[in-house]
Order: sequence, then structure tokens, then C-alpha cells
Amino acid sequence: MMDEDDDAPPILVKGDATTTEGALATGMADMDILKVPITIITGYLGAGKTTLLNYILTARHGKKIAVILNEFGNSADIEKSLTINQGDQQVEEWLELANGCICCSVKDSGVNAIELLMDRRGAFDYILLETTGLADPGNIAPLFWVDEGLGSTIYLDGIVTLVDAKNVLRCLDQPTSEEAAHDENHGGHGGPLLSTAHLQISHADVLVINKTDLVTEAELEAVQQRISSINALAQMRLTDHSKIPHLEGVVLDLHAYDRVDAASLDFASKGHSHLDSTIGTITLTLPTVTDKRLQRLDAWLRSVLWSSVLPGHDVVTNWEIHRLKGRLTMSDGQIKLLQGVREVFELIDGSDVSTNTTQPAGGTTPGGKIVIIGRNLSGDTTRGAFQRSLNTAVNEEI
Ligand SMILES: Nc1nc2c(ncn2[C@@H]2O[C@H](COP(=O)(O)OP(=O)(O)OP(=O)(O)O)[C@@H](O)[C@H]2O)c(=O)[nH]1
Repeated sequence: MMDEDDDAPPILVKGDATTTEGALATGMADMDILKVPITIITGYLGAGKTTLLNYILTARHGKKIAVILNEFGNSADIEKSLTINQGDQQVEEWLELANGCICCSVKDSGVNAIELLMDRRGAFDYILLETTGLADPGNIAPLFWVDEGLGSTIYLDGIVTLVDAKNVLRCLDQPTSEEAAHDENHGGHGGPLLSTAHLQISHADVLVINKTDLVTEAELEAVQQRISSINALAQMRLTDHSKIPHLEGVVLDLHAYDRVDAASLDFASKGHSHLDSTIGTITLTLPTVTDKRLQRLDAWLRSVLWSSVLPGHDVVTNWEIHRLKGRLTMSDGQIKLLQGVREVFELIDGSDVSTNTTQPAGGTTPGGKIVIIGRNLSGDTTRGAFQRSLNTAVNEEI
């Protein structure tokens, strides 16, 4: 069913974005248009993405959600959009679902999908973008995160990755021949192969380990350990049939890019297991940051993220950063948050949302921490080189 006012300008309803803290919301108070959150839902083929969307779309959350199915002309995805909409037409127009949510599929990349969304329908308070099972979220997330053209209307709330508890270990250990060929063309250099499953896990803010009904307790434990060895920053949820009773703060309204939870950084820094040789999480410590140190840190980040050069350590090679989060304590007591996806990064003013009030403001480290998830970082030698490079960089005299 289509509304008759399709060509009307977008009217964005007031959503939870009003409570957003940090730079992504800077200036929002003076703006007439409020930001609408977008959550990217990703996960390997058959992990339970459509099941999760159907669950969210029929749950009582009181939100009017717009769902975008990102298809790439692949017949499997057209079938999927039919599943979601329970119709028999190819969905290129909006469909209105029973609880007021709306749904469409797009053939193009995410930004075009959102532009279409804005043009066609305005009255919604949440956007869910489901990627194809083979998508690399690291290519999609930065488009929504700090894109100037979109900055005034939407913000990236988080990436939710569905993991198939039954099949994920096989996907991680035996990349397909297409993945192997792709990896070779993207700097694989004969090291452990990087599968799509690795990429989807490393970029996640929330990992939903689904299909728990199909594995034993011991198998589930092994999956959890392996997944957290790849991404120790993400929150992890165990589900069957993608059932998540309380969506708020678990899948929706995460604020994963405008807040940094000190407790999650502390947790990530405790995970030292090297179960996965391809991707892992490392934690670097930082002293209290003065203005001069902040400039030097910024230069270090540009070198590492933009030029893939670790200052002073050019022998450490072949690494690749997917996700980066940090929490800095400034010498005047202010907190700054660091967020990065691939080469895009941002230092923003902010507070944390840690619920652990018994900890000092900076968690166990008075100065601060940077947690990095990426490829070929998991060895102690590499972590040590990163820490030394950072120490030298921030302590250098200007
Ligand atoms: N046993 C079991 N089956 C599940 C569970 N979650 C989903 N399924 C089934 O697994 C199949 C795939 O689920 P989908 O939700 O379509 O998965 P998807 O990630 O959207 O799949 P693609 O579109 O192929 O990438 C469906 O038949 C679901 O009913 C679960 O927790 N347990």
C-alpha cells in the first residue's frame, strides 16, 4: 500500500536522537530537522538477518521503522525482499507494513538508498539497512557516519552482525574460493585468509550469536571465545530465531559512534587470547593528553589510518585497521572520545555511558585507552610496536 503524498517533502518525526551526546549531534538543538538513526544489519548468508528484521518489524516497539534491503541485482535478495514484504511484487516502492513500518529494496549502494528514502517518505523514526550476506560493512559504514551530505538528517547508530552459531567456525576457517581470490587482490600476501565472516564480525558493535538451538553448550562456548578473540569490543547476545525481547539499547539506539563506554574498553583490554590468527583486538594505553599531545596523537592517527605507516616501525607490515575506539582523559579533566572505521576517524568531546560507578573516570587507566580491531595485529610483537610508536609520537617535543 502506498501513501498518496509520496512527493511531499520529508517530515522527520522526533526520535530518540534528541538525547544524543557528542559531536555527531553538535548543533542539533538549533536545527529544525532531527537526526534519524540508522542501524546496519549484516551477517553471513543464512545467519538470520531476515528473521531478525521480521522480528523487529512485528515487535511492539512504538517506532515507525523504515527498512531498506540492499540488494545488488542478486536473485537471492529479491526472494528475500518478498519474504519480508509477504507480497509478490518486486519491491522498488515503499510498502507499508501492519505496524506502520515501511519497507523498500534498493539496487544501489547505501547512500543512494537513503536519498531515495528521504525523497519518498519522511515520517519515520528509525532506519534499518540490511546488507547482503556477502557485504563488507567496512565499506558501507563510513558512508553514513560522517558524510557531510547526509549529516544533517541521519546518523549511524550501530552495526549489528548476525552470526550463525552452527556454521560460523567453518566460514572463518575455510574461506570460499571467491573470498580467497578477493583477499589476494586486497593485500592478503599469503597470510591467513580473511573471510567475509571475519570482516562482518570485526566491524560489529553488537554480535548476535543466533541459531543457538542448533549447537551444544560446548560448541556455543567455542564460538563465543573465537568471536570475542576477533572483536572484543562488541556486545554479544545469544539468540535463537533472532529473538531479542528488549530491542532498545541492544540492537536499536546503541549510539555506538557518539559514545564510548569505558567499561567496554576495559573489557576489551582483558581479552588476550589469540584464537584467531587473522583478526584480533589490541589495546594501547595513553598518558593524560595535553593540547600539544592531542595534535601529535592526531598526526599519529593520520599516519596509521590514512597512510598505513606506523611511525618509527616500518618493519611491522601487512596490518589493516577495521575499527578503532578510544577514550582520552585531557589534562583539564575533560574526556574526548575517539571513533574510527577503516580510515575515517573522529575525535569528539564527550562523556561515557559506563554504568560502573566504582571505577575512576578513565576506567583502570587514568590517561586513556585506544582499542583497535584489525588484521594481523594479534601478535604481541605487533602490539608492542604499536604501543612504542604511540608512546614516542605523543611524547615527542614539538
Ligand atoms: N534452527 C534455527 N533456524 C533459524 C534460526 N534463525 C533463522 N533460522 C532459519 O534459517 C534460515 C535463514 O534465515 P534468514 O533469516 O533468512 O537468514 P539471512 O541471514 O537473512 O539469510 P540470507 O538472506 O541468505 O543471507 C531460515 O530458514 C530461518 O527460518 C535459529 O535460531 N534456529
